[in-house]
Amino acid sequence: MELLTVESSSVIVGFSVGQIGAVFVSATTVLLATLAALTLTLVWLNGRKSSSHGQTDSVFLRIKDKAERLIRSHVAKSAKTAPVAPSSSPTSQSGTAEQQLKAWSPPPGPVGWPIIGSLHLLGKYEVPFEAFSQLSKTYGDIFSITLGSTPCVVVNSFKLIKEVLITKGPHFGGRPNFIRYDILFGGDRDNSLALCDWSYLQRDRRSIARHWCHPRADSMQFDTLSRVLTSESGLMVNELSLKTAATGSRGIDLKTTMMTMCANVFTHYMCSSRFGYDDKEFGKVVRLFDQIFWDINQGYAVDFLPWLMPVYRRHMQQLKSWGTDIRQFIVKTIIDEHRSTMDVNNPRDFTDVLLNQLDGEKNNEQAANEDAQQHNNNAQQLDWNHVLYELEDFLGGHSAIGNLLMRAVGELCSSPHVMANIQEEIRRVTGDNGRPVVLEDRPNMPYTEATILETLRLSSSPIVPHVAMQDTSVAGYDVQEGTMVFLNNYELNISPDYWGDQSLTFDPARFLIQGKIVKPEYFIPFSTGKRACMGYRLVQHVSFVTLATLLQNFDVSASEDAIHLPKACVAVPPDAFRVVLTPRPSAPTPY
Ligand code: HEM
Repeated sequence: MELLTVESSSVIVGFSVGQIGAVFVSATTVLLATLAALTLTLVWLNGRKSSSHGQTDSVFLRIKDKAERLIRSHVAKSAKTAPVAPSSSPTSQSGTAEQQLKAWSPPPGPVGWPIIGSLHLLGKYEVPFEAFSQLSKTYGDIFSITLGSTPCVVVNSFKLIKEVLITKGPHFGGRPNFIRYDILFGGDRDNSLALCDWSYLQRDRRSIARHWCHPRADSMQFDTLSRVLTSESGLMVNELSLKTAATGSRGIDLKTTMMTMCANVFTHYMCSSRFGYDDKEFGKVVRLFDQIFWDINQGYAVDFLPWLMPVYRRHMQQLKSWGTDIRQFIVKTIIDEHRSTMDVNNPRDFTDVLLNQLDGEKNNEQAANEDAQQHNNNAQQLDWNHVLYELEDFLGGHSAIGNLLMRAVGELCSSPHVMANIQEEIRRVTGDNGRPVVLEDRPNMPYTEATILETLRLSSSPIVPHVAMQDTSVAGYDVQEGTMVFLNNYELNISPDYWGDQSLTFDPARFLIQGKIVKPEYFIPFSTGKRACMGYRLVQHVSFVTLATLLQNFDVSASEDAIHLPKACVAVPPDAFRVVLTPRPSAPTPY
C-alpha cells in the first residue's frame, strides 16, 4: 500500500507494492512538498491555457521528468538503506525460506515516487504498453507498479494472462474506479457493461444479450444480420459513389461514411430503425459515439491523480453532455417508439427483448444455466437505467468496428498487394461482374478474414484493465484486493517471441495455413474468460461484409493526408485521414 504522510517537518515516503517498508526522510521534506506544489500549480496553469488534454499530460510528464532527476539523486542516496525487492524471476527462487517469502510478497517492481508513483516511467513512451514491455525486461513477466497512489500489477506473458483471466477470473472481475468512467455513464460506471465491476446483475445483462451478440449460423438473428448487412453495405456504396464523384482525386472523408454505415447496421439490427446519411441529428450522435470511443481509448493523468480534476473540469463536462445527448436521442427515436408498439409475446428485436426485461419478463434460458439455483437466488430485476445503458453500450459497439475498418484501410493504403489479394478472392467467390458480397461468403474468403485478424493484431487493443476483487495471487505473488491489473496484450501481439522477426509487418498470410485460418492460442484480441468481449462475432461479421464490399467496388489509396495509426489502440482520431476511392469497372450492381 502507498504510504504518504506529512508530519510537521518530516515526510514518510511510501514505496510501491513491490517494496517492503519505508524510508524516513526528513531532509527532503521541503523539496518534495515544493515539487508537489509546483507541479500542481504548473499543471493547473497549463490546463487553463491549453484546450488539449494530451498537451496538458505531456507538459505534466515533462515537469515530472525534471522532478525525477532531483528526486533520483535523493533516492540513490537512500537506496543503501532501502530494502531489497524480491527476485524478478518467479522461478529463480528456491528453498523453503525463499518460497515462503515469495508466498507473502507482492511482485517486484520499480520504486514509485510520492504522489505520482511511477507515472513518469510511462510518459517516456508513445503508449504505456511499451513501457510495460520494457519494464518486464528488468522485473520479469509480472511486476508491480504504483500509478498515482493506485497499486497495479502488470502481467506480460500468455501463461500469466491466462491465470488472471481464466484460472482466477472470478478474483479479477473488477474494473478501474476512474472518475471519467462514472462521468461517462450517468454518474455510475456500474451502468456500463464494460466498465462495471463483476456482479450477478452483470451476468444477467450478458446473458440477455447473448443471442444478439453471437448470432449462430442457422438463427433468426443471423438471417436478420445478413439481410441488414446486404442492404446497408449497398447504401454505403451509393453514398461513397456520390462523395467520390464530388471530390475527385482530393480524397474523401471515408470515416464519417463508414461510421454511419456501421451505426445503421447496429440500429437496424438491434432496433429495427435506420437513419439517412443526410440525417443531421443521427450524424451528430454517430460523431459523439466516436468521440467517446476515442476518449475511452486514451489514458489521462487524472485517472490516477484525481486531485488534477479541476484541470479537466471542462473536458469532463463535455463527456457528460456527450453521453446525455446520445441517451436522449436513443430514448426519443428508438425506445419511445418501441414502447408504444411492442407486443410482449412477440419481441421484434433486441430492443424489445430488453424492454421485456424491464416489464418483468423472465428469460427462460437463464433457468437452464448449470448454476440456476444460485443464479436465481441472486438474480436482479433490470431497471430503466440498466435497459437504457445496455442498449447504449451495444449500439456504441459500432464505433469499435468503424475504427477497426479505418485502421484496415490505413494499412491497405501502404500494402496494395494485400488489397489485390482480397479483390482476387472476391472475384473468385462472386464471379466477374458478379453479385455483391454477402455474409454467407465469409467462410469462403479466408484471406479477407485474415486481413481483419491482422488489423486486430497490429492495433493490439489493450484489454481493459481488471481489478482484484479479493486478496489473491498470481504466479505465487501476493495481489491485494483493489489492485489494478494490466494485461499486456500489446506484448502478446507484436513480440517477435510470438510472431517471429517480421512481427511488425502487416501480413495477413501469417493467419493462413494451406488456405485455412489458423489463430494461435495466444492471439486474444477480444480477451478470454468471464469478461471477454461480447461483440466479437459482430465485429467479425460486420467488418467482413463492409471491407469486402468496399474493396469490391473501389480501389483505395492514400490521399495527401499522412496516415498515422496510433499504437496499441483500435481507435483512430475522430477527424481521421482522407483517402482516395477509385471506382472499379468490375463492381457489381448492388442488390
Ligand atoms: C474492434 C472491435 C473490438 C475489440 C478489439 C474489442 C475488444 C474487447 C476487449 C479486449 C474487451 C475487454 C475484455 C476483458 O476485460 O477481459 C472487451 C469488452 C467488451 N466488449 Fe468488445 N471489442 C470490440 C468490439 C465490440 C463490440 C462491437 C461490442 C458490442 C456490440 C463489444 C462489446 C463489449 C462488451 C459489452 C465488453 C465488456 C464485457 C464485460 O466486461 O463483461 N465489443 N472488448
